[in-house]
Amino acid sequence: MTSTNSHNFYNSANSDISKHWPAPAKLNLFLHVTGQRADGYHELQTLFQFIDHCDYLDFQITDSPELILHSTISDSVADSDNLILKAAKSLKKHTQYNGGAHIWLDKLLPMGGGLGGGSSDAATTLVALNALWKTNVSPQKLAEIGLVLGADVPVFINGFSAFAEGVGERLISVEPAELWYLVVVPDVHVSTQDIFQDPSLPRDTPKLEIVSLMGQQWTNDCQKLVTTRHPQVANALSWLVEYAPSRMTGTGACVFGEFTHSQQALDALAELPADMQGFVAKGMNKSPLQIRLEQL
Ligand SMILES: C[C@](O)(CO)[C@H](O)COP(=O)(O)OP(=O)(O)OC[C@H]1O[C@@H](n2ccc(N)nc2=O)[C@H](O)[C@@H]1O
Ligand SMILES: Nc1ncnc2c1ncn2[C@@H]1O[C@H](COP(=O)(O)OP(=O)(O)OP(=O)(O)O)[C@@H](O)[C@H]1O
Repeated sequence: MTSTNSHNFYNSANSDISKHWPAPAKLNLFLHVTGQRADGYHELQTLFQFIDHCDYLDFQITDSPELILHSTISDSVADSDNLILKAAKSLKKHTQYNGGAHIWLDKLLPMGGGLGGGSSDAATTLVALNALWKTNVSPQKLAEIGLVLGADVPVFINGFSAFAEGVGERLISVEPAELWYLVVVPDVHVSTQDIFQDPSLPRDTPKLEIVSLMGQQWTNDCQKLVTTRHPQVANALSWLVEYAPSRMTGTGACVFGEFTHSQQALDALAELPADMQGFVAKGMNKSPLQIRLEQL
């Protein structure tokens, strides 16, 4: 899947309100682990930016109460675990809505890649069904409902690049440069839970003020551990740093290199070894989902 992102957000606008809702990926431009809460969850300081590489969801609302998912990932993710159905159920329960929906997922984002695809699918489901069902739940409440499903759901609902604290739910909008990224997708699934459970993960990065964080060199506290555990991630990073400043997103496996111009990123993509996969994407401080919502 070496791709130049042809199936992207810009060239696939759709005027039908129920169709083609984007669920974009995110990058963690930096990720610091600053502590651990009593419930085991880790306190983070992180900078989220969206990219124009997305899953897409279609919805058909129904008078009958069933929620039915048509998905290309049904073989690997059971319906009972799928965050899309969990999100739809949570919204239905919260609003006591009587009807249901058929939902189609076009899964383009790699899973377990640190791109937040599952959380983004959940966020898009909450936002889209709230609009289609006319249930009128506030974005703040949608983020609360979403946080139970995944730590990254609130930023996808918020829709703007953000500096985040807590487990990712305390958000301050920021506007980092909208660079071009070459994202390399190593052929390995990294479990977020396994990384956060590893005793050798550093958990004591000092908390800093946002101004210092935005001005310093950006790093990811999970990168050393993940590259040690997964040679595929180490290899991808060793290759990418020859072309651009590069690091890992989230708990991996994906790594990204930063480029000022799209052509530089595309030139590097053209050199990608045959055993690696990757795509070029643009940083977006307003998410494709937010743009879609504003077009309604
Ligand atoms: C690392 C990030 O990708 C940064 O954006 C996210 O915080 C991870 O978010 P996520 O994939 O939505 O993670 P969740 O599904 O909420 O959590 C998966 C597992 O990772 C651990 N976990 C997750 C987030 C966090 N701040 N501390 C944790 O310790 C928990 O054991 C949890 O059971
Ligand atoms: N709609 C969904 N899309 C992808 N994964 C899902 C979905 N629903 C549930 N999951 C489960 O969530 C796991 C993590 O998927 P995801 O792609 O969000 O990981 P990730 O990109 O590493 O996330 P993060 O960056 O938030 O850690 C998958 O392995 C899968 O079991």
